[in-house]
Amino acid sequence: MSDRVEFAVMNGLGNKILVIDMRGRTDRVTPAAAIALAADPATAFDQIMAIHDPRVDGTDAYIDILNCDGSKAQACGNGTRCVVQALASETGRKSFTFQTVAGILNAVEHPDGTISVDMGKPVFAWDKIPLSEEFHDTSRIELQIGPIDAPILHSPSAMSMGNPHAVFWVDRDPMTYDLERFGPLLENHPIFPEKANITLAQVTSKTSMITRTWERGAGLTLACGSAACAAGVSAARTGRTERKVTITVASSPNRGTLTIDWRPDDKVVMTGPAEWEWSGTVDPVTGSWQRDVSADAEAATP
Ligand SMILES: N[C@@H](CCC[C@H](N)C(=O)O)C(=O)O
Repeated sequence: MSDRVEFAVMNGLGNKILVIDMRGRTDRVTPAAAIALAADPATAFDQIMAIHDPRVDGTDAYIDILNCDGSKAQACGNGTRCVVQALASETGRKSFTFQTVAGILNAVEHPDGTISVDMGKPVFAWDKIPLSEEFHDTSRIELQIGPIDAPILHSPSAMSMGNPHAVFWVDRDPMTYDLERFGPLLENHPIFPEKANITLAQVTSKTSMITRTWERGAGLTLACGSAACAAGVSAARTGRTERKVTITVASSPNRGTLTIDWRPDDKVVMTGPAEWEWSGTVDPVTGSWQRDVSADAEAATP
């Protein structure tokens, strides 16, 4: 088995994604390779999306997702859009079905280049999110940061979008909160036995909101697609918005947007862009990599 595979450096609204092509191989991208790639400024990433051969009929690929600390993630919305764009440009096809540890995802690339991913159904049961103690109503759980009588953040909505999320409702621009300080405390709070992605959401109308996320296993990122899904669903669930919302991702370049549609069939469809930056080859065991300059030249050719 060759020690090198192709990979692409991509992003979804600034969420840094490495798409690694593991098709035709039986091994996996190792946590050690992920940590080495994350430590190198040229390849620093938030998530790796490793494309493997399909494991079940009717799917195009199995996708393995790793955070930059080497841990596994069950879902990655921005990364899934990057995988769709990579496979669409390779094959000319527009629609794909993927298997992940969280289930089967359908995705389609639209004529304008944006990509919609069916992220599956939200899960609200406390033991499935999971939370470490029973909450009958997970749309508002007891959890706060700051002084007991004047908390800075409190009563988040908790849910799983395949991965665990807590959404704190804020009344100012999420960029004005010290998420770098609160994020690690909340991600690792004992109420979340598998940790959680922590999002601040400011609802700006019945169809819009602004979010910012501290990601489990990755820290402050420029965007998080599954968190946008969790914020959209939680806002509708608590009567703050309608079921289809435009989410401005506060820390993404130029404050990019995602559309989140919690459909009547309970599926959550996320639509937004993906962007290729450069390609190369990588050793999935060690993380040693090389840039493919011919791909740069090809991309620069009008
Ligand atoms: N950036 C992703 C979410 C990544 C997974 C997360 N850090 C986790 O461990 O659950 C997205 O766009 O959804």
